[in-house]
Amino acid sequence: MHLMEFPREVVLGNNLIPEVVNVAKRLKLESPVLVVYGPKTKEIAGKDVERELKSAFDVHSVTVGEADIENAEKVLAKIMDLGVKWAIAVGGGSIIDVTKLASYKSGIPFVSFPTTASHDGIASANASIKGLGSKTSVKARPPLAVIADIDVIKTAPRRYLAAGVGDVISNITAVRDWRLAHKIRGEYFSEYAAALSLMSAKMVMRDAEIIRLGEDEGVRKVVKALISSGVAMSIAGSSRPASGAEHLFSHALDMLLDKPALHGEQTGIGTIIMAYLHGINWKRIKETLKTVGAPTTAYELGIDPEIIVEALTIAHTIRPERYTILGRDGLTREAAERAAKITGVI
Ligand SMILES: NC(=O)C1=CN([C@@H]2O[C@H](COP(=O)(O)OP(=O)(O)OC[C@H]3O[C@@H](n4cnc5c(N)ncnc54)[C@H](OP(=O)(O)O)[C@@H]3O)[C@@H](O)[C@H]2O)C=CC1
Ligand SMILES: O=C(CO)COP(=O)(O)O
Ligand SMILES: [Zn+2]
Repeated sequence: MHLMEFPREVVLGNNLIPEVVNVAKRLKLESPVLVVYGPKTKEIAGKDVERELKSAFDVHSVTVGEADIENAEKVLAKIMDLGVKWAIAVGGGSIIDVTKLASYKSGIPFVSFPTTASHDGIASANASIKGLGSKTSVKARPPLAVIADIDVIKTAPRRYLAAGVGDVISNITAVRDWRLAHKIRGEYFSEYAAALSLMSAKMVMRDAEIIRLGEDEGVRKVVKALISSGVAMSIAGSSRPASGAEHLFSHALDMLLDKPALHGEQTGIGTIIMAYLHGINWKRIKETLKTVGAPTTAYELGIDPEIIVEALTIAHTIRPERYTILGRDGLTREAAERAAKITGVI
């Protein structure tokens, strides 16, 4: 059986904090609700969402950090101890993933209230959670509703929007890798999920000049692409259409560094290199990233070129079951260095 689940409501617009109660009422959600945020997103929108909800619900809140098992357990404990009926995640990808996993484990619905357009986990059914060592993609359920407030998302520094483009553009190499795994290993492949995923990437490439302005229109375009990409993952039943070798490279950087760059910034650079390895037009990908102001070099990423090369050589070990252009054996040091140099990343 292949079960596909999607959000029931996606609300995109301006000044949506006052709309949260209406969405919850339409969905027949009951008290008490748990508001989950991070230390920064609490100030950015979390406290306002909490205040708004208090007019109609009993409200609890919890502050969490990175997307790891400990934080998911912390939220889960709150849900169970307080008899919480639904949760709302106000934050970036980490807060949304932690809430997604905890609400799935406790069997309650959750609402996604993104504060950035930096990742395509906004509407997806899977959560990327750090366990021992590297990140794993855990099956969960998609949000019951997504409330994407452009005014809140626009408070994020410009690099977050550019990172969103980096996360969506990676669908190009992710789908190539998926096709390869289908041909070589007989892995399940969904034409529909692949087509939707690629369409999201192509749209942001086409609209790069609008996105670079960072105005409402561009933010809306990125948010829609991120949501479509998340829906593609739900159709596929895994993150396959949006996560290939470029993501393995990003996960490798996360493992090697105490302070990595943004997820989408790293996957964007990974896409340039993996597109080169696939023999496709990596220059166009690089140009798009440059246009929107995303980093395209190790220097701009703030990461030592040595670490870039090391991440490229270990990327294939991160999720060995996910076959990609890196093959079973991965890149040699020389091949990694060559690919990074030819593409101008180092
Ligand atoms: N499940 C899925 O399908 C997917 C999951 N991901 C995951 O998402 C994560 C990346 O998400 P990303 O959003 O890039 O990073 P994070 O959620 O880790 O957020 C990075 C930082 O940005 C802060 N922040 C959030 N919103 C704003 C804002 N409006 N203004 C200023 N700062 C803000 C956060 O604050 P605070 O400290 O308060 O949280 C945090 O300090 C990764 O863990 C990645 O694996 C990515 C793609 C798909
Ligand atoms: O980041 C993702 C898609 O953009 C999720 O992918 P992962 O399965 O690699 O965590
Ligand atoms: Zn991603």
